[in-house]
Order: sequence, then C-alpha cells, then structure tokens
Amino acid sequence: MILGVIADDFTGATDVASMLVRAGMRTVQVLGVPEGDLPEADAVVIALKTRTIAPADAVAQSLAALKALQAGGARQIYFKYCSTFDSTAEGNIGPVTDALMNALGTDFTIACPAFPENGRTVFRGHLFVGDQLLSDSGMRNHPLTPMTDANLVRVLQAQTAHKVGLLRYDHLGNAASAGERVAALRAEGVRIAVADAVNNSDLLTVGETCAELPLLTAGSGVALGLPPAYARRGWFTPSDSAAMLDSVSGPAAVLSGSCSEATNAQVAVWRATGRTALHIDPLALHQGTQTATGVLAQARAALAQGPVLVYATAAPESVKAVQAALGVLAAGELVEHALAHIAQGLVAAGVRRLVVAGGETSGAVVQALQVAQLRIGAPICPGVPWTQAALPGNGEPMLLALKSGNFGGPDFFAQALQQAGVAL
Ligand SMILES: Nc1ncnc2c1ncn2[C@@H]1O[C@H](COP(=O)(O)OP(=O)(O)O)[C@@H](O)[C@H]1O
Ligand SMILES: O=C(O)[C@@H](O)C(=O)COP(=O)(O)O
Repeated sequence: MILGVIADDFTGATDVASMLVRAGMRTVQVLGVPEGDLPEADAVVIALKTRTIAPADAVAQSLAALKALQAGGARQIYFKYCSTFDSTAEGNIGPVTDALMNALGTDFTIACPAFPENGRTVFRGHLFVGDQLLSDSGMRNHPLTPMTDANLVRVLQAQTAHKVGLLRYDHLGNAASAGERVAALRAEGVRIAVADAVNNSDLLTVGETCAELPLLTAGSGVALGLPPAYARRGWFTPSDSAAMLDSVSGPAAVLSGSCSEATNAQVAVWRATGRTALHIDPLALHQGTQTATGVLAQARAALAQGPVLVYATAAPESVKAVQAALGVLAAGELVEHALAHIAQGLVAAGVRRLVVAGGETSGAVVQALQVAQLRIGAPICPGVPWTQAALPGNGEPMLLALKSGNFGGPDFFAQALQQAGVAL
C-alpha cells in the first residue's frame, strides 16, 4: 500500500477514493476500522464518521485507523476532510491532525481543502465556494458545522496549539519553489501550512512537493496531485483501475438528509417531476405524529411505481426552527436514525440501487446496512462515484451512491439512477 487515507465522513471517503481511482491507483474503501487485515491495494480509504463527534472520540477513532493503515504498510497517510473545511468550534480537523502528527512523529504537514473542479479554491489562505467566500456561501447555514469564517489559517489556528502558516500561491509556480517555501515555513516553526490552490496545476505542485511527507491533510483535490508524484518516484504504475461494477437490478430509492443549497435544489427538481417524494418532518417525528415505520410503509408501497425519494432536506429557516425546538445534535440524530431505519427496510424490501444525499446521513445509512467495503465505480459527477457493496449475510451485490451534500447538479438524483440502469 502506498497511501492510507483516513476520511472523516462516508461521502468524503467515496469522493477521495474516486479521485485516486481516476488518477490510476487501485483503491479500496473500507467502512470503519476493520478487525482483520486490510485489502491489497495501492490505496486504502478508511471511512469514519468523526466530523461532528466529540474531539477525543474523533482522535481515538482516527488513531485506530492509522494503526490499521500502518499495519497494512502505508507509506503515506492522508487525513481527508471536507472541501468546505467543515468543522465545529472544537474541531475536529485540528485535534485529529495534531494526534496523527504526534503518532507519526512528524513536525510538518499541510492543510488544503481545495477542489477546483467543484469550485473550491484556496487563495491567500481564504476558501472560496465558487465566487463566494466560504462564509458567504450556503455553508454558513450548515445544520451541524456552520462555517462563518473563510480565513483558514484563523479557523485552523483556533483548533490547535501549534503554529499554523500559509503556503501562498506565489510559491506554487513549481515544486522547487514550493519546496523552498516549505523549508522556510518549517524553519519559522510552522507545523501546519494551509496551502493555496486555485487550479489542478497547483494541486499537482502540492502533490509533488508533499509526496514524501508522512502526513497530508486535505479535501479530495490533493489526491489528484499525488499519484503522478508517486509514479515519478517509481512507486507504482498508473492503470485504469476503475472497478467495473456488476449490473444490479431491483427497485431503486433516494434518501436525503442533506440540507445544503445543492440538495435542496435536487429535491425540488425531483418533486417537480411528480415522482414519489415522501417528506420526513423532524418535529412530527419527535411528537410521534409521524414515525419512520409509517414512512417506510408508504415508501415500500410506492416502490412498484418507480424510484422513491424520502427526504428530510429543508431550507435554513426550517432547520433552525427544528434545532431551536429539539437541539442541534438531537435533531440531526433523530433524522439520521429515521433515514437509517428506512434504508434498512427498503433494502429488506428489495432495493438494490440506493442514492444517499449527505455525509452524516450516508454514514448513518451505511452503518445501519452493515456494509463493510465498497468497490469504486465510475463517477456520476466530480466527487460522487457509484460504488458496489456486498450485503451482510448473503453477500448479494447492491449499488450505493453517497452524495456529498454540496455536490451534483439539480438533476443529480435522476442522473445517478439512470447511470445505474434505472428506467425513469
Ligand atoms: N429538517 C431538518 N432539520 C434539522 N436537521 C436536519 C433536517 N434534515 C436533516 N437534518 C440533519 O442535518 C444533518 C445534515 O448533514 P449531512 O447529512 O452531513 O449533510 P451534508 O452532506 O449536506 O453536510 C444531518 O445530521 C441530518 O440528520
Ligand atoms: O470534500 C468534500 O466536499 C466532500 O468529499 C465531503 O467531505 C462531503 O461532506 P458532506 O458535504 O457533509 O457530504
């Protein structure tokens, strides 16, 4: 294994796995820290659900993942977080980075969430989402990790006691000048350098400059820049490594717990077509006037007519009202449990092609389905591939598309299902 990736959520894990596959690395994604040996591959991605949990728990799980990757022989470790730097006031990007650096005995790493193909660029340490600063984008209203500061040096500095610096774009002209700047930053005592990157060429420079660091921390964009750097060092030969997924039939469904602007638009487009769309109302769930079992029964009944969408996706005002009534974490968990329960019931009813929107939501759903490993197939859009899992028990194949809340065009759900052979 060349690269061992620790991803802080499940959509992020398929995102980075998809990038590595695209750059020619044989990549396997495992869900949670496995008990036994890791699979044989150029890169192994361990998907955790640590983005919004207590920092101490996130650190413990990340260190367990690190141990497994080290036992599998990983030459380099990559801590994958969101391209919008999603974190709470306490972390977990800073605490997990610090813990991994200590465990690896290293005194320098970078932090680079840039993913230019999806509009995430970092310029002078500030993160942009399209033309907007992160703090002006829809991320300011995220239910669990509202991002209200685009200055990543400042955001990260608040999460670590160590010195955070900036690897600015004007040093990214080539790997030699970037390398000199890294040496200077290290001499200044900087432990974590936020790296600018506004296009894929910057990511290639970052990849070349950082290919031999024990630890990288990034969104999925840097994963594009690393494989060419590894290949130049003779560590592997890129191959067309995208898995051919099995052709899977059976009913299809979409579960959506993301409240991002992109997902709100995708739900609106689906509803406008008149296809089945069942709404989960967290307040009604809490009061008991709606139950997950009731919604599941409706969804199962509708499957014969075609794919079903079940969504809790709501606009920011509505999310805020729910959170004011129930509490932020309790509201999130209530919805996640409901969608996970519905996923289990739908799979028991024969659903074999499932799209899930939202990182936390995907984590809850995939954990409930007790899936252990994903094969990465062709991308539906940048950052979202179809994947194949074997169901526990009988090992039957099922296709899963885990969509980051922010990714995909307005017609993503139909596009994904059609790509998996679902007639609409
Ligand atoms: N209507 C709602 N009100 C409050 N919280 C909600 C609502 N719908 C979903 N949630 C919660 O919001 C969170 C969305 O996070 P996530 O699934 O990671 O989406 P994204 O990928 O957009 O970040 C989840 O914890 C989900 O349960
Ligand atoms: O880097 C990204 O933007 C995604 O890979 C990601 O981490 C997804 O997180 P969610 O938006 O919470 O799904």
